[in-house]
Amino acid sequence: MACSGLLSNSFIANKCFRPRRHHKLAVPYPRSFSSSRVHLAQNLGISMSMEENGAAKQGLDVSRKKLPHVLTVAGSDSGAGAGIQADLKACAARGVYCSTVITAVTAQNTVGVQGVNIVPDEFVAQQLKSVLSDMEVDVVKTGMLPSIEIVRVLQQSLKEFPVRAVVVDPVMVSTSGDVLADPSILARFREELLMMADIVTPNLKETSTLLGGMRLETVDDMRRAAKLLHSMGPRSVLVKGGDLPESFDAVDVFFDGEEYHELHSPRVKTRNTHGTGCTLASCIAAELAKGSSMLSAVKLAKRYVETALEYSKDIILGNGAQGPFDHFLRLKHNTSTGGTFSGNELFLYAVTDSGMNEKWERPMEVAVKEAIEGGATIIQLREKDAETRKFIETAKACLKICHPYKVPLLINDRIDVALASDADGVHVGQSDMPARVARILLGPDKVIGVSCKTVEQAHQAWLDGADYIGCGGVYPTSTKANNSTVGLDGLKTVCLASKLPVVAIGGINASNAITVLGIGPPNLKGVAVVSTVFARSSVVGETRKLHSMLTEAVLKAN
Ligand SMILES: Nc1ncnc2c1ncn2[C@@H]1O[C@H](COP(=O)(O)OP(=O)(O)OP(=O)(O)O)[C@@H](O)[C@H]1O
Ligand SMILES: Cc1ncc(CO)c(N)n1
Ligand SMILES: [Mg+2]
Repeated sequence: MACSGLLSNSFIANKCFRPRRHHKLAVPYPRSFSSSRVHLAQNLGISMSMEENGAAKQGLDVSRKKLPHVLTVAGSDSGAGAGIQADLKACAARGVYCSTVITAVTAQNTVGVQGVNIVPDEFVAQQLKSVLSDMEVDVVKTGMLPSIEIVRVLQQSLKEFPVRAVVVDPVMVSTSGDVLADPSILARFREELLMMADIVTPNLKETSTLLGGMRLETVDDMRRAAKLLHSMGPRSVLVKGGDLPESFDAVDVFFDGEEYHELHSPRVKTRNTHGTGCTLASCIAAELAKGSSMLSAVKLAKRYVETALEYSKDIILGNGAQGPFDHFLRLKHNTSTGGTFSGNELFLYAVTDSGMNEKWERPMEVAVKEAIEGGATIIQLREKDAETRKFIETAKACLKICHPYKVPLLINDRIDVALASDADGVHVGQSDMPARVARILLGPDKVIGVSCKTVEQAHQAWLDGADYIGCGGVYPTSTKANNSTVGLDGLKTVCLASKLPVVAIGGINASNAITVLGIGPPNLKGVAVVSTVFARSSVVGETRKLHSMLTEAVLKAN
């Protein structure tokens, strides 16, 4: 059976892993046993974990969902870019549980490896037994295996406790050139470890070492090498081309004994590639643990590494040649509010209107820049009729303008556009996506605002995890048809009841803004305007006028 595509059903997926030559039992097992299955399981000779056995005996509900589980057997990197630390981060990012058997502790940073302390092999054996005997490991991934004894111990453990797949990253020499495995280990790798591997993932240097010094300079060389390595026993081979010259794409060659696949991705120009190999192998293991076929797992892992490198290409950590990258795809946007929205940002809230921009033949980016230069403290893109693709591009361009000024940019209504452009948040109305759902989709760090007219709506917004509410219309307005007004009294009532900061909206202009802000409640943080700043030719002039009036009024009041 051809195994391709992401298989969500673990039973089907298990069929992709034919029983290992040396495995005692590789029956595709159900992910959870119900108590009535205890007998069946025992008759089949499937050993249940101690935990399941214990729970079954006590009549507890043992039909809990099992987490996909990768065990990494690798070395610790004190700089946390590679090794065990990269494996933990990669698995966490991919939603898979990762346990760790530590084979060595390295003193390492972005400059290189300053020291290696090998864990005694008996203690590696003890760690392996602790995890494998108890915790239902799906896939074992190996990294730094610094001694022959440790390889032997691992082999024995896997015979005793078979797993569904073994991913071998044959770590030997770090990119900085430091030796991470005793050279004598090579023979053992060749004779034993490759035989156990469902996939082996050497980089160019490791490929050359495993093949007795073969020169690897082109993708064709990599294809030949993949075939030679395959003949040494692993089910599949991935020769990684991260270390090819800069003129090449980042090309990896996959070979499963039948077919070659050249996996290309653009080479990200960055120094932050320390730990790409460990991450790639862990991500492959994680996808296999979830039930993916081998080729799908490899493709997904490569795309994940590429995305993480792209996100982290500019970060600076350490003084050495090879920095670590961010597995959680966050560091690039270190100017975003990052969950620290205080409400003070609402002071002069500018909501865009493409009709008004068209009238003055003003690109959205220009309108946003002018509003910010005039003193706007937050921007909302409100594009009711824009095509999705155009909207995303506009949002990205506006974010580039907003972030140097530390002005957040929110998207009206369109959660998808906010996600695609990585905007700072969204503003939703009462008939848009519920804030509770938006929060789940956007995660904890994004800003969510909700339009509210009543005390009940304001309370619900707070319950739903919103960051602020917009209350109005305070006065009638031409930018929102059929919008009932709440007036100053309604605004005051909602402010007094709201646990969230409030921005007033609807018909606010230079002549009434002070009155609105003057109604008093401390959580009324500002005014939102559309026409007042965007309807005339000079956005910067109109915004500046309003900003100075508001500032003066606030200074007077204090
Ligand atoms: N600059 C880059 N841009 C895009 N992908 C890259 C880049 N460098 C490496 N990769 C990819 O990262 C993965 C790991 O390959 P690499 O050859 O760097 O492994 P490695 O040398 O074992 O890494 P390390 O030892 O630092 O953990 C491969 O899929 C490779 O194509
Ligand atoms: C501990 C450890 N494992 C693997 C690598 C390979 O990147 C490294 N540099 N350090
Ligand atoms: Mg490596």
